[in-house]
Amino acid sequence: MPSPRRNAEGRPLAACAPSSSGSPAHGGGGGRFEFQSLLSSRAPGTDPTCARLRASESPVHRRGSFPLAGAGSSPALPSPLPEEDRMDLNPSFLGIALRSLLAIDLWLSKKLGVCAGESSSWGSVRPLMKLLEISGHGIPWLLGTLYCLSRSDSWAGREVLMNLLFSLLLDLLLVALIKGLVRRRRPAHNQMDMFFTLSVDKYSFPSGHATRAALVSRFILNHLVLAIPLRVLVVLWAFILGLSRVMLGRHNVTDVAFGFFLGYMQYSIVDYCWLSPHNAPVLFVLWNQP
Ligand SMILES: CC(C)=CCC/C(C)=C/CC/C(C)=C/COP(=O)(O)O
Repeated sequence: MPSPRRNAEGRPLAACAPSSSGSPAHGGGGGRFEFQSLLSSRAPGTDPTCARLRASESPVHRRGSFPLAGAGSSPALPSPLPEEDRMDLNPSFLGIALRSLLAIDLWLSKKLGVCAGESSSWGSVRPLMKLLEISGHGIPWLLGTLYCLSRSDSWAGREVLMNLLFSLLLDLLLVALIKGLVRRRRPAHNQMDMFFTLSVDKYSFPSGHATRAALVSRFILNHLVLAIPLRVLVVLWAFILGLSRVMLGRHNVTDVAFGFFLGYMQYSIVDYCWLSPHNAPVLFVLWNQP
């Protein structure tokens, strides 16, 4: 029986790589010669076959952070890992907290996605949820505001509506910007059958419906004189609209939660930059042109 081929130290080569298995991973029969020429060019005292395999597997080595183990010297002690790898191996408390939050988010969103399809457990409520979806869509809100502006015959009314229009446009812009930057995919169980979307709407973070719901409801509560039951209804609409996004499977819970926060903050921006005939006379004069 032929004895196995050995390296410079006399250890059988088969311990790391079969010399004649023809495995594609090792280059097959043709690759063997290349492999052997590598062996013969190595310094004695190393097992270059193993060293080379280990080196190519090691993420540290892939970045070229330390020289080939044992190249021409005594067996190398493990070098300290570079800073970024140490951070990978020992994620910070914040990292662990974020990963846990993400896991809970995905799990909860999947659980709550009870109207994601017709065959889902609450599939029969899906048409109602889709009606709610339209009630928070950008197009009806933009068209409705423009229509009311065209019909408004008081300066005060026009001022409020002009600012509502500005809010809606600011919201569309900010949501599109964040969606484009974050690029979080919609949940896998979502059916992409939404009414009139923009290209960034294939992304889910943040929920545009949730931002609009929070922004518009805060706007209405601050600028319309409404009876208490109607005020409660406005808040309920915003909350149920946000919930329906998760139930329809359109969003994860964090998309909606951040959407509410963003919408709330957007109103603060609008309030701060409130447009009036004093600070933006051009807008108001232009609108009044026949
Ligand atoms: C003037 C202009 C660019 C109007 C576009 C209005 C429009 C298509 C808004 C998109 C509304 C939408 C489908 C948002 C997505 O909401 P998510 O809650 O699914 O993020």
